[in-house]
Amino acid sequence: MPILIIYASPHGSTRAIAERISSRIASQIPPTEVHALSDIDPATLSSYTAIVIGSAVHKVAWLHDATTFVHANSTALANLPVFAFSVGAPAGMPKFVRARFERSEEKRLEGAVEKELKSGKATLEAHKLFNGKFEREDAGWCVRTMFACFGGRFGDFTDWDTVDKWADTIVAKLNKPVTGEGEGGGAGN
Ligand SMILES: Cc1cc2nc3c(=O)[nH]c(=O)nc-3n(C[C@H](O)[C@H](O)[C@H](O)COP(=O)(O)O)c2cc1C
Repeated sequence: MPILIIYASPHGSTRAIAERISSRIASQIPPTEVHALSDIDPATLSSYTAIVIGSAVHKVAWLHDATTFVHANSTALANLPVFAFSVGAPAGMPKFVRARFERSEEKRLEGAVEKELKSGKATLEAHKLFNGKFEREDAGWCVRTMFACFGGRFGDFTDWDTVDKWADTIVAKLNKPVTGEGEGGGAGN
């Protein structure tokens, strides 16, 4: 049975990371499927061996659709290993607050996902906050102004190495051997 990777991604960065995770896992323990969260029929969740769910971060929270999906399907998710990732842009914050902001944002996002899962007795295997793309034109006037006031930078902060490494920890957690070095390492984008 496949491993399911699903994402909520208004501007494409979370989708690209989901696709990379899917390719990386598939190169070691195929098969995987990657879909937009809105394309998934919750009735099919029992046909997967594990699920990896990712959401873009807006205002230090998952998108409403992603949070609702986890809450609504928390009972079905209790039967699967659940991995979650968030895609924000803490790397765009000024250096003096960056590390602290990233740590607290990651903790808050993880706690919020765990809370939704708990309602159906599901648990979280692991969560990771990644940096993605944050382009000026993707932010509304209010977010743009607030971010600029904090001294924030826009740009593409995606670190594919970190994404690959996290995908490898999923493979390890699913208790399958990781294939030899070099094999499958360039999977994905
Ligand atoms: C309205 C808005 C609010 C955002 N708020 C946050 C935030 O609170 N924390 C953060 O780390 N990134 C924040 N971001 C940056 C996005 O999470 C980042 O650009 C992410 O890569 C977007 O993913 P996507 O391309 O899949 O939509 C925000 C972006 C937008 C457009």
